[in-house]
This record gives sequence, C-alpha cells and structure tokens, in this order.
Amino acid sequence: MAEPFQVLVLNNVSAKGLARLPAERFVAGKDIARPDAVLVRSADMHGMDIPKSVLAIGRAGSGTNNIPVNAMSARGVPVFNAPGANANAVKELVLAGMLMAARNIGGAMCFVVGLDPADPEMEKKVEDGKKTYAGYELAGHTLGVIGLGMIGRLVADMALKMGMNVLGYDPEITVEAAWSLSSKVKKANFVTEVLKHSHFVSLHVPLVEATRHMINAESLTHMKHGAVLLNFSREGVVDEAAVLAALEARKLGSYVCDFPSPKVNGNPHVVALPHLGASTREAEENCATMVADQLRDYLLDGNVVNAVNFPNVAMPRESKFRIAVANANVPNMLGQISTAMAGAKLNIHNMMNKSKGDIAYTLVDVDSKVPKKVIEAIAKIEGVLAVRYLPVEG
Ligand SMILES: NC(=O)c1ccc[n+]([C@@H]2O[C@H](COP(=O)([O-])OP(=O)(O)OC[C@H]3O[C@@H](n4cnc5c(N)ncnc54)[C@H](O)[C@@H]3O)[C@@H](O)[C@H]2O)c1
Ligand SMILES: O=C(O)CC[C@@H](O)C(=O)O
Repeated sequence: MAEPFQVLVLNNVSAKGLARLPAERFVAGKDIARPDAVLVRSADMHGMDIPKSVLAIGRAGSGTNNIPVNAMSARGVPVFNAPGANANAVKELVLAGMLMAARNIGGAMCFVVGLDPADPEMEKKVEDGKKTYAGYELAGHTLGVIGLGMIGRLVADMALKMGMNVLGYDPEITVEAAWSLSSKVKKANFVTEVLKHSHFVSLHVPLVEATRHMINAESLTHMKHGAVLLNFSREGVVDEAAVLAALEARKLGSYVCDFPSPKVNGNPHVVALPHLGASTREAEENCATMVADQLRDYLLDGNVVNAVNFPNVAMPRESKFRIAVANANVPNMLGQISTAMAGAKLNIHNMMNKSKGDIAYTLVDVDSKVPKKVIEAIAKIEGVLAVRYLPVEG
C-alpha cells in the first residue's frame, strides 16, 4: 500500500469534511511537516513558504484572494474552492444586515442593555426612548446587487421575495447565472447606475485588482442620500476612508460589513460583524465536504473539478495506469507528451485534455505499466509544470 497523502489543515475545518478523506489513504492535521496538500479557510497563505511537496490546495469556501494562485499555477498546483457551498449562509446574513440598518437594531439593543432593570421608570423609558430607533421597511425599497454569482443571485432573489425592487450589475455574469436570475431583476450597465437608484447596495464580487476600492470617494457621490452599503465581499473592495467620510457627511446612512478594522470599528453608523458570513454549521459542512471530495479525487485519480486556475478534467478510470500532466497552454505540448509515451510503446486507452487561461491539463489512461523514465521524460519537456503517475495498486 502506498504511503498515505499528508494534508496540512490551516484552519478549523468541519470534521464532516475531513471524514471524506479515508484514514487508510490520508493523514490530515495541523502538524504536517511535508504536506501533499493544504486545506485552508481564511488563513493568509501569501507570506507562507509553501513547500515544494504540495500538489494541491483546497479552499473550504469561495474567495481565493488569501492564496497565491498565480504562483501555484506556475508550479502546476491546482487551487480548488467550493462554489456556492456557503452562498445561502451569506445571503441570510445580508438580510439580517439590511434589517439591522433599516430598523436600527444595534442601537436599539444597546439602549435596552443600558436601562436599569431596577428602575421603576423602565417601562416609561422604553416607550419614550423607542422613537429614536424607528426605522423603515425593506418592501418597496430598491436593492442594488453588484456581482451576480453564487451569492449575489441568491441575495437578489431573496430581496424580490421581501417585496423589494432589485437592480443587478455583473459584466462577467455566467450564462448559468443569467438563466437562474429572475426576469424581475433589472439589469444595470454601470456600477454608477446601481448606486444612483438603490436604497441598499450589496457587494458580492471577488477581491481582484479590478474590484479593489470599486466603492471609493467618487463612486460614493452617486449614492442616494442616506443609502445603506453592505459589504460581505472583502474589506478591500471598498475604500474605508472614503466610506467613513461619506458616513460623517451623512451622505451614506450606514455601512454594514463583515470586516471589522481599526478604521470602521466604533463608528456609530457602522455595523461590523466578525467575518461571520460563512459561519453556519451547514455552510462549514458543505464547504469542507465539497473541497475535501475534490482534493481526494485529485490526489487519488488526478481528476480536477472546481479549481480556480485549472480546467475541469475528470475521467472515469478505465485502466489501472494513469498519467496526469499540467502544462503551459502553448502549441505542440500534447504531441510531445504522446511522443514520450509512444517511445516506451505505451498504448493510450483514453485521454482528456482541456485548457483554462494559461494552463492546460491532460489525463491519459494507458493499457500497461508506465516506466519511470517516461514520467521523467515528460517532466523534462519545456512547458510541463507538473506530472504525476497514478497507478491503481493491486
Ligand atoms: N463574508 C463571507 O464570509 C464570505 C463568504 C463567501 C464569499 N465571500 C466573498 O464573496 C465573494 C463572492 O462570492 P461568490 O461565491 O458569489 O462568488 P462567485 O464567483 O460565484 O461570484 C462573483 C461574481 O462577481 C462577478 N464580478 C467579478 N468582477 C466584477 C465586477 N468588476 N463587477 C461586477 N461583478 C463582478 C463575477 O462575474 C461573478 O458572477 C467571494 O469572492 C468572497 O470574497 C465572503
Ligand atoms: O471560511 C470562512 O469562514 C470565510 C469564507 C469566505 O470568506 C469565503 O470566501 O468563502
């Protein structure tokens, strides 16, 4: 039996997910010296010295901005995530955030906590004090959703069900997302169009260079007076200094976010939660299960599903002898790889090759045992980033 794969777990990952890695083939834990794979939630891996032994990274969640994806691509290492697995959890917290802002729930709760239970005037103080916290209803108001991916589209749908009008913006919307979106969601062509017409604006984009500070001093000028900005995406998607200035000027009514920071904490118009969006039992189990399944299938069989930097390539085993190759997406790679196999008289039984951006990935099932020298020859081809031989034992 081959040595078990070593999986370094950087955050608390649901035990239900870890159980998807069978003990006879995997060892998973926090103290792994020479990991074959890393399982991570929000730990920042940018400063980490990721050992050369790492074959794959699994993000038990959606955003991968905490992982050096480009550096991993250059090493032929797929970075898996769990699309949609925590979307419902975030959607529900966005609803709570909108209600907290519209009904002044945070301030009202603090007011009640501050009352003296022994005070005979308490009931009167409650009735006198409550007018300070009177709010408004969501129904009839407009929610602008920026980013209509797994979370954004659930948020849009939920808002329609709450009787709100919804305006959506996503220049890169997938065909699948567009099909799943209600025709009642109005399409905006620019971010500013969303900002101008919405009482609530909810951000659901990944943090990439194009979205960094997409809400800034200029864009905030387009927002409706007293509007509510919700950020359950990432801190860097908004320019916090500009948001604070807009709150100070009372242009912006409230900022509801999942990212406390020295700048926003303590501001009376900010509701900051401790990155709680995906922290439900269900979402944690869904994310961990999905990504552990993907890691297992990659490590054992080379199959790739839901990697942010690799194409989906999954092939049922039709032979005991499989080769997996990740290479630069340039001409004549497949020709060179198959020549190396033909040189050892290997007969290709089944094969699948796909590309995504700069990376191509190939699975080849051959009819007989693969000599070590073939794998070494493939590894030496210029442009090959990683090659693995995956025989089924026994
Ligand atoms: N607070 C939390 O705990 C939590 C949980 C899950 C996800 N998130 C964050 O939310 C983000 C979105 O998650 P998701 O699962 O919906 O991801 P997703 O990939 O399904 O959706 C992202 C959407 O944003 C769109 N987009 C990209 N650039 C855009 C731009 N410039 N303008 C408008 N739209 C743009 C994409 O086309 C895509 O449809 C994640 O990347 C992560 O940062 C936070
Ligand atoms: O793991 C978490 O709790 C947060 C996950 C979230 O930020 C995500 O991008 O999926």
